[in-house]
Amino acid sequence: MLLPFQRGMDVEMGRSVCENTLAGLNEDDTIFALSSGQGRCGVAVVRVSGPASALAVRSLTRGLPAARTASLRSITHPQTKELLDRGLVLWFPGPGSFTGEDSAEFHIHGGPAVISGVLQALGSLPGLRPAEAGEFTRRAFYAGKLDLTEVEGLGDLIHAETEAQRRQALRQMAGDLGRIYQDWSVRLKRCLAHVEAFIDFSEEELIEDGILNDVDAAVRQLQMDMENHLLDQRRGERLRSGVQVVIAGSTNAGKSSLLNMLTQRPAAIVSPTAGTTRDVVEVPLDIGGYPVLLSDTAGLRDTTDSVEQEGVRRARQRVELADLSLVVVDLTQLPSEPQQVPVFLSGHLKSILEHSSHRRQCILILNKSDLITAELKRSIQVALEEAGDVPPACFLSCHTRDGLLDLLTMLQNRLKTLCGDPLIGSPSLTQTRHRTHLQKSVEALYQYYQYRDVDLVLAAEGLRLGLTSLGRITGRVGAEEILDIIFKDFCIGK
Ligand SMILES: Nc1nc2c(ncn2[C@@H]2O[C@H](COP(=O)(O)OP(=O)(O)OP(=O)(O)O)[C@@H](O)[C@H]2O)c(=O)[nH]1
Ligand SMILES: [K+]
Ligand SMILES: [Mg+2]
Repeated sequence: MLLPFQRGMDVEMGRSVCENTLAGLNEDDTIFALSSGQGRCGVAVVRVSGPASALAVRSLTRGLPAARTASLRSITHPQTKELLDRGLVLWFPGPGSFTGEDSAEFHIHGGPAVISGVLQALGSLPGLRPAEAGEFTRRAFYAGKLDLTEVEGLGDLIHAETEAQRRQALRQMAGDLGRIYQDWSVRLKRCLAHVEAFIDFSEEELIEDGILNDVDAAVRQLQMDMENHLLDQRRGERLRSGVQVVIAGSTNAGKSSLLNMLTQRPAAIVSPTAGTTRDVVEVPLDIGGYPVLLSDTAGLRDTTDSVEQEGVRRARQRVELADLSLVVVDLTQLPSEPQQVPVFLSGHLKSILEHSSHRRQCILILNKSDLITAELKRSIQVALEEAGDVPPACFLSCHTRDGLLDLLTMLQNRLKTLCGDPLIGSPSLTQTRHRTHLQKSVEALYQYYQYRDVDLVLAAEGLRLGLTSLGRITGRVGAEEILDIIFKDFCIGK
């Protein structure tokens, strides 16, 4: 695991180097950092990037190895000449490197003393300083090696915790998402050029009248493509940040028992006392490759206990915000006549999901199936199938685990719908940032229609604004303000 930036680290690197770092980021500096994880490990990778990289390799290993070839070398301290380690050294001359600059890597033994010895040796060289978090990637961005969506993809890949997240991040890092926005920019630029040409030359009749009709059609098509892309029900964003799944229901239905069964540990207190859970208990889970934030909530009931009231308020709030609700019902509390069960459940669900905007996104869990006869279970099942308007339901026993596999399959299918398959179809936007700029761009294009017949200069301005918003997504426009936000999530050495 890669750890976030720790201030204490640069104390080890020598005082002059520290002062250099605090003075601000100097683009001309040569930077170095431990790029592999912290802590004892077999092999550690120290990366160097910047104009003094060749000097660094020569000073520590006496000689530059062949480009992009791993060479086994003795690594010595440039001043004391003490042998620090023997390891692989790689030399990546710019511009064909990750950062676009001259760079190098030292693959050394992962002991803390070896690592700090090599870092100190590098810090003792003129023009070298420890890298800030994300600084290698920042340089790659400045060198035009990655656009912002690719940088974000790389950041997401480092933080990916499930398979589906990894797939989505890899795709974004490879530029799939950036290419869509780039393609739209090119199309929009063409429209703008045509409108400007029309403004400049139409009076001299050097340009055909039909050209504006072509622009109309192109802008309309662009707007449609953008709006479709926005209408993705937040699939990509959800996959990136985790699907919010809430367990809700009446007291003692077995909500906390369900949480514990799914997380395979006693995360929440289970007891026969109604109203046991008050706080929201949240556990991150990987279900079939999809990231889930599962929360157990207080049982919903009218109560005079002010602490429990607060618990109920928080539970309702969670239900409102959730992408998916697992509504747990105690089978022994259902009407004894199976025919009445569907109507009872419909009313029950309405009272639980009353404010939820995702009313369709619900799975009904009929719990404590171990307490009813197989015959009654069958009758309830038939009644539910006949009723039709009750959401998908599944019988479960948290005591015998009967029905768990069915529930997991149901859950997995639902998650697939909510997140989409990151490898199929066109890539989804993954951040609110993308959504905001895209919406602005779509709105700006309406300005084109608004002024098209009144004032072409203002209409062209709409296209220009749309183009600017698009450019902000990939970082071709106004990257500065967003860079710090993106790179704060990066780690040292990346
Ligand atoms: N027989 C049986 N008992 C169950 C089952 N699931 C839960 N229980 C019992 O039901 C009681 C309540 O379970 P909890 O998991 O605490 O229920 P809850 O919905 O979290 O309750 P509150 O937090 O109070 O709202 C406990 O005594 C559990 O052991 C089940 O599948 N079968
Ligand atoms: K309970
Ligand atoms: Mg509970």
